[in-house]
Amino acid sequence: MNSETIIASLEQLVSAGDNPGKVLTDPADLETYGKDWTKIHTPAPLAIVLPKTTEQVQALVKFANENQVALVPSGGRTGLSAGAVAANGEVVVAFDNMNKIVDFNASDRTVRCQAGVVTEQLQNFAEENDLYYPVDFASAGSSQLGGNLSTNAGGIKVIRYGMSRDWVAGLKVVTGKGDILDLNKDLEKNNTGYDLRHLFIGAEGTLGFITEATMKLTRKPNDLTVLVLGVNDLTNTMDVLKAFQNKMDLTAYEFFSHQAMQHVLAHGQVQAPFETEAPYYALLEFEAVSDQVMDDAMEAFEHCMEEGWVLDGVISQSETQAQSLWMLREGISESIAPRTPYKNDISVVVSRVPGFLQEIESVVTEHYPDFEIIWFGHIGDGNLHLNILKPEDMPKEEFFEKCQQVNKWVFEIVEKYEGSVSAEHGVGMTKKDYLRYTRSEAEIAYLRGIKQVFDPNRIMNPGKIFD
Ligand SMILES: O=C(O)CC[C@@H](O)C(=O)O
Ligand SMILES: [Zn+2]
Repeated sequence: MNSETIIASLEQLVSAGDNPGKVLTDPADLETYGKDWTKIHTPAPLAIVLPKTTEQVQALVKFANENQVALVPSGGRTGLSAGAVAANGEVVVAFDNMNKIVDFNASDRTVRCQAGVVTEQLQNFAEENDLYYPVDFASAGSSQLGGNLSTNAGGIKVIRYGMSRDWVAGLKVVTGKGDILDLNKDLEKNNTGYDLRHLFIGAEGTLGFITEATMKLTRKPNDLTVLVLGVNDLTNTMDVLKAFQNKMDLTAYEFFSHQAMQHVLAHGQVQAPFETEAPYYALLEFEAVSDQVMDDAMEAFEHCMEEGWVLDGVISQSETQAQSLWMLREGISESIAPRTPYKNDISVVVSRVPGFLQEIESVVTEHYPDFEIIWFGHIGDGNLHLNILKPEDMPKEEFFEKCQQVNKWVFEIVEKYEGSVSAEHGVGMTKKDYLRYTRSEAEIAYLRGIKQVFDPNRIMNPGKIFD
């Protein structure tokens, strides 16, 4: 089938019924919808389809199977591993027009959403109903639920609330074979064999499309208070974490280097937290619901100062101040984006973070002597974001090539510490060559077997996670 016939067929498929979808083929649309936030691949999709219903998605999948057309799912396109990039003439299926909240059950505290609902839309809906959707990250204003679930997005509150997976009560999916499945039917308890819902979460669209999800909500946190501390040494951030966790529950524990903060400050929207310059900063958040909690926090702070781990600190006195302290951490990724960063999103279990950090740090200092290195991340759950910035005068290709050479050393340390080569950003195309550092050969063979069951003709997001 040639390109024109495929496009004409797609148009026909989504125009049927009283809720027609759309097909886009304009070069500007192909460019926009064919990529995510990664800058490595050149987008080259054949067409973009914006369906309106699960049935239209099913019709697309059946057509793709019959005609060997590759489909790439696309949400808010904020991914950082090229999981939603269409660089080989694929048809992109974008969920921007399936963005409705379709049901809310106040007694079950669940909300049923189409895949294109934006994270912030769900957070606001919860808030309007006096509830809380706790999965949060800097791209919440554009990322879509379908994409969050397909990458099992984490973010800044994992230490207290877990990952996206933990908030899914049920899923509606169209498998790569073209079947519509209603998975788990929103049940809290359902021990009836394999839980297929969890296979689709984190599958990066390689098994089929998530078209709807029922998400759980919880009670709103009270009196969230933010503390930013200047920390003496990278490994001291873990001593500080322990000191606070021995006394209280934290809703977040993040860290960033002075270098990282300088990039945010250069944007001019926020100020340094205090005058003392520290090599690293920790950001803690907790519910300051009583004087006792505040006293415990102050005691932990004093202990950290006495030990010499902490050099200075500031505590938020208002919600506005808490938000601007959060900006110091949440603004990092965006502020370094113009420097074409090479991204690492690595993790180990919390107890192994200090040794792991020391080894990674000495490797990157040795192998990237001329590159600017930016450390930050969700250190409270063992997840570090290590970004290497491209020198202005170095061509992109040469820079990525150099970073790939260093990966071997970085990922050997990840393997030694039994860590992950992608803690929360997914594998996509950028991390697939390194999958074996985290997953055994035997495990990868099972992954391939699962793919074969759900997508025997390999039309779903080919070339992502593995070839
Ligand atoms: O840009 C990055 O490397 C991390 C992005 C995101 O996961 C964050 O934690 O801000
Ligand atoms: Zn992150």
